[in-house]
Amino acid sequence: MTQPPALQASGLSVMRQGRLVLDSVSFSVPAGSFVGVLGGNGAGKTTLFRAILGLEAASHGTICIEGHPAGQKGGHAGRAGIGYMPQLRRLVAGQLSGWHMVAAALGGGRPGLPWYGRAARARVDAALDAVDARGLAHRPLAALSGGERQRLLLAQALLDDPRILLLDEPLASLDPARMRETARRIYDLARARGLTVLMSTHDINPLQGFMDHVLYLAHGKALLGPVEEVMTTSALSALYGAPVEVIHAQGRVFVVAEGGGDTLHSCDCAGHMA
Ligand SMILES: Nc1ncnc2c1ncn2[C@@H]1O[C@H](COP(=O)(O)OP(=O)(O)OP(=O)(O)O)[C@@H](O)[C@H]1O
Repeated sequence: MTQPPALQASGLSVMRQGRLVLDSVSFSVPAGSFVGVLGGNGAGKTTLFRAILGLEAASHGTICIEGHPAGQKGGHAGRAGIGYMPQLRRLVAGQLSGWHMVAAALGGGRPGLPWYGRAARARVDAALDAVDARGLAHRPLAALSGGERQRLLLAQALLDDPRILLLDEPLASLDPARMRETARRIYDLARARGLTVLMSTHDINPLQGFMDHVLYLAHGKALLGPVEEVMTTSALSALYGAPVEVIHAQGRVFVVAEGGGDTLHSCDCAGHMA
């Protein structure tokens, strides 16, 4: 029996505050693949993840997760089997310990439980071990670096033994060496566990060699395919609906308006966007 796609969007449209962020987007993510999700600020990467999780309602179209329709807004059906790592900037860092922050996500998010049983504690410890973060367990979040907090968010995403990981900019605020190290850690974990990974990023370079596919979002549209097919002048010009140029220089990739105008999307290690 052939395995259904891990994720499948068909004619998916999502509005936010009256703006059509995703406009009849269709793509299919094969199970077990590692997908870099690219696009400029506001392109809809987070919105897509939230729609997959059932946190944003589709105005049209459907999302199927492992062959089953995803849940509706506010429901939990869409979350089964999915681990979500939100953007670091959404994390409120206080005196809560790393261990308790990870534990807060047990069973889909019930913060404030005063006591955890042995099985629950073992799950938290295993998730921390998976990202080599046991040493951070008893330190307050406020005393951790951005990269350390990101490891805890990744541990949280792994807590329920997901088959699909949605990682929203897990490389943000890391230095180039840490970006590559983190990308490799996630890749190794995914391969060892047979996970499907969608990782949004503004910098494609740390993912080079790990990605099976790129999912590029622009102007409400999406294009999914192998890196060498998507990151081309012709493919991205068609996606943007305007002439853009993909420039490869010293192993870095830039997407610029044709004629050397504004950088639309810079994928170099400096990670600057315009
Ligand atoms: N909480 C919100 N309420 C209403 N609109 C929002 C909200 N968050 C984002 N949007 C809008 O939805 C659009 C897509 O935003 P989204 O965060 O999905 O993009 P993104 O590709 O993840 O961007 P970035 O790379 O800057 O994180 C933007 O126009 C944004 O202003």
